[in-house]
Amino acid sequence: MQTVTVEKQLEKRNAVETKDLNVYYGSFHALKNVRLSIKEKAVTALIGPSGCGKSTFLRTINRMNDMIPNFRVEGKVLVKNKDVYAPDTDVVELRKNVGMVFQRPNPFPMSIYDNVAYGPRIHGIKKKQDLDIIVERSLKYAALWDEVKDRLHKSALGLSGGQQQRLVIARVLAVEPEVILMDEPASALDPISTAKIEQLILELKEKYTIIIVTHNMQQAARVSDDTAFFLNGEVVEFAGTKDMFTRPKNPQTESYISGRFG
Ligand SMILES: Nc1ncnc2c1ncn2[C@@H]1O[C@H](COP(=O)(O)OP(=O)(O)OP(=O)(O)O)[C@@H](O)[C@H]1O
Repeated sequence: MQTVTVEKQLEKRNAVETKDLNVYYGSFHALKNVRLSIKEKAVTALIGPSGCGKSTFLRTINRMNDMIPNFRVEGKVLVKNKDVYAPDTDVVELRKNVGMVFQRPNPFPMSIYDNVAYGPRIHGIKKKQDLDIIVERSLKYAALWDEVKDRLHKSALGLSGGQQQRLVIARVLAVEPEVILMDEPASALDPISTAKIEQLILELKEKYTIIIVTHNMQQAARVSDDTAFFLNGEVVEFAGTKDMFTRPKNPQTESYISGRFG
């Protein structure tokens, strides 16, 4: 009995859950009955051929699709058991809690310091001393501090692509999210910058829940604990990454991960 209790405590809880999630763009049915339980403080990879709904799924979690005309959601999306689409959900608070990193680094045209301080300032932190601490801590978490500590007040646009992507990650971390959504975060980067981002992802999962869309199967295998394979808007298979990559249950998963289609 004792062992069971301890095991239960060690079991990871779910950070994000979707229940019978259906998403439509007008009459187009983009996500079909998606039911996923995404573990906290773990990395979950979303894989699948182009157009299968991976980005739609990601953007549905922090309501990035709200502005798209004809976008419609049915079913439930829960982040830490809170219904993301409930009428009383504060979307600004949700996006603080669920940060997002895109394919192309998108630093703001301002200094490195101001990029990282941007979110905390919006959320009411004004004292320079407090902001200094947050900026340093976030840049250290994002493994960028040593490279930029002597040029904090220079433009972020002068950084390399890989540095810009780590800056964007620092900007997300500065508001202390619980979940970080990454939409092909390394696909525009060179191999060395990609390796740095992958290493960073492995370090960040100690504290954060990470959901990453990737077209790179080796990357999914290297960084993720669990993998969901999407096809035509459905989740065909969801399993531990090792299991899925060594013993896929579904023949379509097998064809995809072995490069036979997509
Ligand atoms: N704003 C939109 N309006 C209408 N249809 C859309 C919109 N955004 C996406 N779609 C459609 O929804 C489907 C899923 O798109 P989504 O971008 O989620 O796929 P994906 O798996 O992320 O693709 P990729 O790997 O190419 O980024 C596609 O058929 C796409 O054309």
